[in-house]
Amino acid sequence: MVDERAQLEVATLGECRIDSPLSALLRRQGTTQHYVDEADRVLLDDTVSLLAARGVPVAELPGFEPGGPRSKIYFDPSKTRVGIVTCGGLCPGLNDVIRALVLELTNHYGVRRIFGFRNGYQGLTARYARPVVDLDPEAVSGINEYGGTILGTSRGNQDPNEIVDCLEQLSVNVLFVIGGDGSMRGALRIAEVVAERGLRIAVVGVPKTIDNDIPYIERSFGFQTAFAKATEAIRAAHVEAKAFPNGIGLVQLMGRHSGFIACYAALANNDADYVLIPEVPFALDGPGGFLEHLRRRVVDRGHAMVVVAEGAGQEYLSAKGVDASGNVRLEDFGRYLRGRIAEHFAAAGVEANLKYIDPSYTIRSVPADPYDSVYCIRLAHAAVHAAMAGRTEMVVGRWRGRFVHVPISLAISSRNLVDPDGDLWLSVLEATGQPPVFA
Ligand SMILES: Nc1ncnc2c1ncn2[C@@H]1O[C@H](COP(=O)(O)OP(=O)(O)OP(=O)(O)O)[C@@H](O)[C@H]1O
Ligand SMILES: O=P(O)(O)OC[C@H]1O[C@](O)(CO)[C@@H](O)[C@@H]1O
Repeated sequence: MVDERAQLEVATLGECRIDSPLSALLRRQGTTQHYVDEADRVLLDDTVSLLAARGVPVAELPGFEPGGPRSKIYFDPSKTRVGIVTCGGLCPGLNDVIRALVLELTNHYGVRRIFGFRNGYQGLTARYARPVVDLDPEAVSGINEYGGTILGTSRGNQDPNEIVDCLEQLSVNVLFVIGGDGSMRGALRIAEVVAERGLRIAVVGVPKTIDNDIPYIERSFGFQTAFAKATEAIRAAHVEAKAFPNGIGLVQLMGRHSGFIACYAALANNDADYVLIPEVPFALDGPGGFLEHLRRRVVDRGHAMVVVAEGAGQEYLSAKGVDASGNVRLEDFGRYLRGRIAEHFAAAGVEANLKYIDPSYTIRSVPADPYDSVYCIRLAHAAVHAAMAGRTEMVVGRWRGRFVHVPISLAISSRNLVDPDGDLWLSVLEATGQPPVFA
């Protein structure tokens, strides 16, 4: 539980005095009930809910500010200039978010100037000549049908001072950053420079990652589409494994630090006999090790299906490099395991027909599925409402079934991991039948 109340307070640029243009729309629909009650909080855990039930005033309990439209807003839409940037790796739904931001800003708030910055934070720096595209409903028509991002993306660090220079020169009032944890760290640096310069620019994040590793958002957009796509690789590897004597299907899926894609894709097919993820250490060698267990299973049952997250078993790998953002680039465990399985079976004199599939980028470059599309649109709406109400240094999330405002510092303070003692991993153990520990 987060107990530091200050950590939960979302920064606001100033008092909201302007009537929201949404008021007219809601009045026409005969309701103003959709406005968010500012006193409401989305509580953080059950202990807190219990306290609330016992009469402790909700406003005094730690909880997130709810997302949604405010009756009064901070920015005058007719004078507001907005920028949108997508950063980091691709994720299904990026174009859905861009389109929904543009439509909400234009159709419901009446914002007339929206810039799309090209190629991630590069597009806000002078070195890359700041290529900017104008976005309006026509420009974003139909983009949600396609994977990728119409704005382009990039990795690699950029100077936040240069970025804020760019925002100032274009008189941008609101910057939407659609990206992962690195992008949100960048957004925080931008917001800090904005504050140091005494500027009134809202910086609002829409967190994205297929890895589902950002805390306080329940599930990140694109995750569902990505693991659904990954099931195709598992299905193919399983068919291959069953068709050959001592067939072994080995599928490596993305997930540098978190094994959610591997767990969900494996559960969806329900054909995996083993799932290896970064959060659960395992021994490869020795009588209780994975390789020995796999060989016995293949000999007993004729085939086996293994799903491995790329970040699993890093302790077995020696060569580690550093990518353009300064992150440690992990070696793919699947490729290593492929070699080790072949060696192990050969040494034991047992035939093995190993079929290795790494669907890699194919799972994240696809368009969002309808469920993710809906989620993207709703996240984008929440982000627009937050920004127009002057909220800053925050990301939109979904917590306990509600859209909430999460301070960026909190969203990057930890990583969502599969809990080895939790019910997701228990489901994986039940479905695969693999031992809880390879030791
Ligand atoms: N620690 C940091 N401080 C400031 N800016 C950062 C930091 N890390 C990354 N960035 C900025 O954010 C951009 C995207 O970061 P990164 O490449 O790590 O992807 P990401 O947003 O984490 O997405 P993914 O989940 O796909 O890795 C980088 O190009 C860089 O400009
Ligand atoms: O090859 P890239 O673009 O660095 O991206 C790879 C990484 O991006 C992710 O898809 C998302 O962070 C990881 O699962 C993966 O390791």
